[in-house]
Amino acid sequence: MADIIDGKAIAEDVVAKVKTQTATLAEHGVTPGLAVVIVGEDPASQVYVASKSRRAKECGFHSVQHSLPAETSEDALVALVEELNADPAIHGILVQLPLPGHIDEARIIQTIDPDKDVDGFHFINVGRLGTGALDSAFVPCTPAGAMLMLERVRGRDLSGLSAVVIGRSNIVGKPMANLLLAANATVTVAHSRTKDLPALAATADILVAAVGRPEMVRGDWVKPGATVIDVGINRIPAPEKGEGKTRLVGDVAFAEAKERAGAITPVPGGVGPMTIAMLMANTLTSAFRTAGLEPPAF
Ligand SMILES: NC(=O)C1=CN([C@@H]2O[C@H](COP(=O)(O)OP(=O)(O)OC[C@H]3O[C@@H](n4cnc5c(N)ncnc54)[C@H](OP(=O)(O)O)[C@@H]3O)[C@@H](O)[C@H]2O)C=CC1
Ligand SMILES: Nc1nc(=O)c2c([nH]1)NC[C@@H]1CN(c3ccc(C(=O)N[C@@H](CCC(=O)O)C(=O)O)cc3)C=[N+]21
Repeated sequence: MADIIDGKAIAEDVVAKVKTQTATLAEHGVTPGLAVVIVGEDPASQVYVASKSRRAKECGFHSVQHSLPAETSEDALVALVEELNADPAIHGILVQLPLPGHIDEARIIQTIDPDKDVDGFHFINVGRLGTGALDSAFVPCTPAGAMLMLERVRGRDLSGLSAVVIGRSNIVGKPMANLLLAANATVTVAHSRTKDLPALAATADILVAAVGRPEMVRGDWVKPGATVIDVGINRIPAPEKGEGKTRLVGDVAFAEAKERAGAITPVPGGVGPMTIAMLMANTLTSAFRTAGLEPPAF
């Protein structure tokens, strides 16, 4: 039976460190500032954004939230981002994705000052990560959090281990693959065109699922003893809880996979809370850099 990697507990450790370091920064007269921008009324996005703002306040940050109507024009959103770029009280800018269809996401992301891009989605930060310039990059929060969870089980050096990442998005799959490679794992990236995925997955010492398909990864896809990182967040109907009720599941069939894995992350309480904790860590890092101070390692 697998060890369960407790994302909530590790996230609390990260946040505790952020709080301590925020106090250190205060001695230099600096308060980390995070701006979260949300366009439209998607209920799931509202929940995530609210918990980001709550965490930021808990860390002692200056926290501002801009909630804009779904009809907001692309130019108006660009103007807001430029205003936040110029605001010295703001060290981190997060524009919640996805954006409404009439707004070009790429244009918005490339408008964010790379030095305030705490999501790590700007070309500059993607390039830094891709070339191994990890000291200056902002690393996307979800894969960064997943790596900290992996570290608890496998350490920082993954030499000799094979990793399979299912999913190749710019937000999760690709940066995850780059981080695993930087940690010396031998990495394969799978996606919707991959042939015989179950057999490929079963070769992995480290299996990362970032697909968005509820419980797609079955128990017999898991190599005995493997470390399984489930990034998926899927809300599915739960009639057993009552009519119209839902529950969250990952991309991995947890009950089956935990019988074979050596260690596994749960959903909820796994990668999700780590994502928010790493957003705080990245914002703190940005404030340290702006102040000309060496940021702490996480
Ligand atoms: N825990 C957290 O903090 C976060 C969780 N998530 C969750 O992670 C999951 C992935 O998110 P994201 O990367 O944004 O999703 P995307 O939809 O952008 O990417 C999904 C990837 O999965 C691949 N895929 C789809 N179907 C299959 C299949 N049948 N077999 C193999 N690969 C497949 C796609 O392949 P192709 O490229 O060929 O289309 C694509 O590369 C979602 O559940 C999302 O909610 C996301 C962000 C943060
Ligand atoms: N610019 C941008 N950056 C993001 O990082 C970003 C984004 N857009 N858009 C959406 C995705 C998704 N995401 C999550 C964050 C926390 C949880 C989380 O805390 N989940 C809890 C459960 C929350 C619940 O109950 O719904 C858990 O897994 O335990 C989940 C998902 C960040 N994303």
